[in-house]
Amino acid sequence: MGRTEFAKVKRVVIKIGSSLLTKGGRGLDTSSIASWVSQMVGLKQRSIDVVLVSSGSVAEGMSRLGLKIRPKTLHELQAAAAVGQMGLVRVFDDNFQQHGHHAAQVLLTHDDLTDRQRYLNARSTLLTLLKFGVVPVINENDTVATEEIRFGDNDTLAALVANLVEADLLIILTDQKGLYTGDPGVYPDAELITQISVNDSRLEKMAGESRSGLGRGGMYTKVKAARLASRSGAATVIAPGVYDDVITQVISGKDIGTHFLPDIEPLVARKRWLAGQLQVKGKLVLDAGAVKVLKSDGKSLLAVGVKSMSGKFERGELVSCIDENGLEIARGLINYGKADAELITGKSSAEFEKILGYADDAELIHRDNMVLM
Ligand SMILES: Nc1ncnc2c1ncn2[C@@H]1O[C@H](COP(=O)(O)OP(=O)(O)O)[C@@H](O)[C@H]1O
Ligand SMILES: N[C@@H](CCC(=O)OP(=O)(O)O)C(=O)O
Repeated sequence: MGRTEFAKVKRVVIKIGSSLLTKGGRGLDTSSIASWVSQMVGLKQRSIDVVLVSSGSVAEGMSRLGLKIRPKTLHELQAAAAVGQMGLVRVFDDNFQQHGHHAAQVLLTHDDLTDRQRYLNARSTLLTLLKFGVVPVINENDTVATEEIRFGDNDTLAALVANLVEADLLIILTDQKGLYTGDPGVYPDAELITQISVNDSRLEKMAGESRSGLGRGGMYTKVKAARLASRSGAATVIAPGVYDDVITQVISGKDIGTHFLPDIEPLVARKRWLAGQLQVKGKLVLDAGAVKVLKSDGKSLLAVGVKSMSGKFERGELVSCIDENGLEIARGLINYGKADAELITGKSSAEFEKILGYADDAELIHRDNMVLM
């Protein structure tokens, strides 16, 4: 989707980062929030569905509690988030109410999107809110998320939400003009990229981490988010949140920020859910032949093409398939638990019964349960 096509956007996910929302950590920037909300209301008046992913609970909690630096321990972070989230929802609710619109607080954990049933539930609820004309205001449920199951950064969460609701466009508002060829705070000569394909291999080198002490991901997670969003066909724009009418300008196709072209075939719904999973339980190293049939022929993975494996996984859990150089080729739900999978590694399906005493599935990972990375 080129910028000129943004006029046709029907559903947009807008993510606002912590440093923007909290004026670099000095409390909520109420005048900017009022402006963003009125722009979002403008989109709704044009029948565009709007989902907001708002960070800032920890930063606002820090400001309310008088904490000068971001807490290090998980419990302190969680406590700060609980305090700050109150302020966040209040200010968004007040602003939407002033325009006669409703907002709804939705707090998600990674588990909610990993479990297929809960994923489908979250999707139905969000779609119902949109049907009611409500703007969901989403954040990670920081107070209950443990370290292992955190999204950690809201860029990833926003991309998964864009997948979940099948948005056409993800707008990530941040404290920079967009993605530069390098972190402009470190490389003053870095140049702003206005348009780039999510598949461009230079992206890894350009995008650095956050240095603000308020936000989490920096540009690295924003680029990853653009890639993830593209899996459901969404374009992404990383745009400067401080610009006047930034949201309205992006939607009207103005050349601001960095526009990521999706450039890949959108995945079907189930595969999108698979691609969005963040926790893999094991790794399978494939031989060159298996890599080829997976990549070019879209076939299922057979045990005969697996050289070795690591991790701990049960039947039905998510594993990553890598080539002999460690490059991830695919992810999928494996048909055998680790103990049995190891026994049949490198063997043909005809031998499974003799080795295991049973033979469930001929494939180690069926192609319907696998997504290429
Ligand atoms: N290539 C880059 N272009 C622009 N900013 C970059 C780049 N690499 C790293 N950054 C850093 O990413 C920061 C934005 O990310 P972050 O602090 O997580 O913001 P947010 O709170 O909006 O998510 C910038 O302020 C900058 O320091
Ligand atoms: N859930 C956390 C998100 C932190 C986060 O991702 O921040 P950012 O990098 O500014 O989007 C919060 O609200 O503080």
